[in-house]
Amino acid sequence: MFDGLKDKLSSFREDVEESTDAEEVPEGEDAAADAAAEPASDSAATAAEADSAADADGSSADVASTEEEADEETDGSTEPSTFQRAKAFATGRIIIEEEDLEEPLWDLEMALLESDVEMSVAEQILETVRETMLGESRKQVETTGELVERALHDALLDVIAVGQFDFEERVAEAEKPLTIVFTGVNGVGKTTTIAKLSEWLEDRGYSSVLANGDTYRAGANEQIAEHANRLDRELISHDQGGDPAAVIYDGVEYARANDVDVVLGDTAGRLHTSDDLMAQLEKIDRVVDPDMTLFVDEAVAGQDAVNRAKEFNEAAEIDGAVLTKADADSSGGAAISVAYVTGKPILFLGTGQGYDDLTRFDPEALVDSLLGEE
Ligand SMILES: Nc1nc2c(ncn2[C@@H]2O[C@H](COP(=O)(O)OP(=O)(O)OP(=O)(O)O)[C@@H](O)[C@H]2O)c(=O)[nH]1
Repeated sequence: MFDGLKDKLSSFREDVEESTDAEEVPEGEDAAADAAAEPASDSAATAAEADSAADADGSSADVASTEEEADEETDGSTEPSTFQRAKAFATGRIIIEEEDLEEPLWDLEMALLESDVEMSVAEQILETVRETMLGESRKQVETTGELVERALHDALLDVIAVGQFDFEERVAEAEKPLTIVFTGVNGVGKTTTIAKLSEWLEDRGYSSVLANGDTYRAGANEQIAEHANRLDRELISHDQGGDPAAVIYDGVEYARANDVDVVLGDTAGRLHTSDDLMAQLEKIDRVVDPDMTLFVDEAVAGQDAVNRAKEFNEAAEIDGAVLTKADADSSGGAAISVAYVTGKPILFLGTGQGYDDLTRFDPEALVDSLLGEE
């Protein structure tokens, strides 16, 4: 899952390490000498010498005072001071400057866009990485590798975790029955997702009833009935051409009468531009007032899925998204972009065709896996 993106992030880390390698100098006399030889002002070179001399004889008073001076020197500036650069040389640490990052960041931007990460999301990621790396380099506390890793981790998490909430807690706390309606375009895996979620809920002690609001497509009743039979769930359906809002309403009534915890309402696949079908969604909203509307799309659709999520959210406000077929997606662009672009969280990933192939979307775990921290 998302292997292509993982490789690209790894290349970025290597690029930054390479572009800063040239400045890395091991701790010791040579480093101090290099520092002194830096084309810097005399006072900065002297400060570096004083500092490394102080380190050698264990005296710390001078160091403290020269560091204070240096801090004063750099107040308000984003560039490392000459003193800091000299000190970094003397201690074997490194300073990352804007120009070190220019090329790797450009490559990272291209890699993100190639991976179908939405433009505004890619820009946000770059900005956080840039800010983290230039800001932190002034503190000189980490190796480049650690710094890049942390910058990428924070940048990715910032965009991926937008709007996250604990779905299981929401289900636990909701007044029952909880009604969830699923929407999205044709064939992306809505019905399969409903069946998987019914199983996911069952595994956690919640009963569910399926309601087929897809009264539009021939064969829709048969398809969902097959899942209901296999899972031994009740299915509420009307004839083709019936009113979807009425079917889901009946589902809610059934759940109330039979103490069922969750109503899972399917709807016909539609484009956000299909006026009559979008009007049906509005009617479902009016008649049933669902607790959640989840947008389902396929991770493999990349940028198209991101655009559709945005359009659906604008046309009929969604509460969250499910990305199916993540098992077949190497790019990861949709998984990274959907939450940032809609302001609504991705709640689940579909990871195969089996009923158990539904995974809670965990931003932190995803970032760890993208950065190979697992
Ligand atoms: N590999 C993989 N296949 C999936 C996943 N989710 C669904 N599918 C497959 O995608 C195909 C379409 O799924 P459906 O559930 O029929 O899609 P739908 O959105 O309900 O389709 P319509 O009712 O036509 O709008 C089926 O063959 C599913 O088995 C997934 O997470 N991974």
